[in-house]
Amino acid sequence: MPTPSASDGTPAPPTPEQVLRAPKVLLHDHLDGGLRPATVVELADAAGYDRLPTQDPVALGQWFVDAADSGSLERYLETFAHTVGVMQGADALARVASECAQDLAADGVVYAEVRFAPELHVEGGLALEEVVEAVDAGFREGEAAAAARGRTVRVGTLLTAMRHAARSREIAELAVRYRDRGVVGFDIAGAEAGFPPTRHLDAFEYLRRENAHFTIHAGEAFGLPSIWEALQWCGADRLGHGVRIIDDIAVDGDDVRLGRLASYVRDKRIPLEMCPSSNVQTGAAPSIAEHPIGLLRRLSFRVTVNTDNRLMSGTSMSREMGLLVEHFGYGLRDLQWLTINAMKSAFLPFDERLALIDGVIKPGYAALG
Ligand SMILES: O=c1[nH]cnc2c1ncn2[C@@H]1O[C@H](CO)[C@@H](O)[C@H]1O
Ligand SMILES: [Zn+2]
Repeated sequence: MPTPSASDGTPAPPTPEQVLRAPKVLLHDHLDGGLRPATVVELADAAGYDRLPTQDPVALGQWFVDAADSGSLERYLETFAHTVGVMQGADALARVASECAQDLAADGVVYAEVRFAPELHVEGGLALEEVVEAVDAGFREGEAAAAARGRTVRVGTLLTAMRHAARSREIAELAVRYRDRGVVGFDIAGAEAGFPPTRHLDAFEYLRRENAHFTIHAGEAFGLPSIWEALQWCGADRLGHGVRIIDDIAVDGDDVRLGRLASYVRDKRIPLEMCPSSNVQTGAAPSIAEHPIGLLRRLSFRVTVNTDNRLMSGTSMSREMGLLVEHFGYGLRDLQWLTINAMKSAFLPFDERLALIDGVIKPGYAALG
C-alpha cells in the first residue's frame, strides 16, 4: 500500500510510474475514439480516404484534441467522421481493435469493455455480423500480442446503437446473438439533447427479457430527465457519464442533501462511468478540479474513472488517474477503490469479477508499495 512520506506519515502521492503499473479497469472507451493517429493516416491512405485535415500523425493527434475541445457534445462528435471514415473494412476494424487491446495492456489495463456502433461501419459493404466478428478477431489478436509481451488484458465488447438513428432493436438483437462470442453488453450513444433514451425503449425491454446487460450515455449533455428515463423507464445497469446527477445534490457548507433520484442512484449502487477529460471538452464539467467526481467519490457513489475517447482527449487510463491524483490528492487507496468499483460493475459473470479483484487487482496494488 502507499509508502508513508518521511515527514508526517501521510501517504506520499502515487508516482506516475506507480499509476502506470497499477492494475486498471476501463468500462467506457469507444473503439472509434481510440485509434493511434499514425494508424488513421495509414488506413486513410490505404482506403483512399482524402478528407483528413493533415497527413502528419503528430499534427493529426493534436488536431483531434483541439477540434474535440469544443465545449459542445455535438461538435465533439463531428471529429468521429474521420475515424469512422477509415474503419470500413474487416482488416481495418481488426487492426484498430488489436491495437486498442495492445495499447490498453501497455497502459496497465487488465480488464476493459470497449464499445463501438456496428451500424457506422457498413459503408464498405460489410454486414453487421461481419463488423462484430472483425472487431472480435482484432481484440483476441491484440490480447495474444500483449500476452506475448507479458501483459495480460481481457477485452469485452459493448455494441452501441446511435440514438438519433432507428436501429437500436436490431443492434440489441445482435448483442444477444454474440453474447457468448465476445460481446458483453449494449449501449446507446450520440447527441443526447433531443434524443431521450425512451426513443429506444423496445430495445431495452427486449434486452431485459433476454437477461442481457446495458449501459446508457445519460446526464452528459442533458440533465436529470435523461438519467431518470435511463434508469426508471429503460432499466439501465450503468450510466455512461451521469455527471449531471449533481443537479440533484444540494451542497451548503458541510450540509449535503440528496434529492430522490440522486439517493436512488447511490442507494442502488448504480455505477457512474465518469470520463473527466472528455467531460471538460464537451462542457459537461467546467474543469478537472471542479469535476463532480470529487464530490461523488466523497459521498460514496459507485464512481468509476474512464477514458471515453483516448484519441480525442489525448489521454489514457493512467493519465486520467494522474489528473485525479493531481487535482484531488488521490492516493493509491483511492485509485484501488475506483478500480474495484469498476470491476464490481463490469458486465462479466460474478465469479469472474471476483477472480479479477482477488487474483489481479488487490495483489497488483499490494505489490506497488
Ligand atoms: O461521450 C460521448 N457521448 C455520446 N456519444 C459519444 C461519446 N463519445 C463517442 N460517442 C459516439 O459513439 C459512437 C460509437 O462509438 C461514436 O461514433 C460517437 O459518435
Ligand atoms: Zn462515451
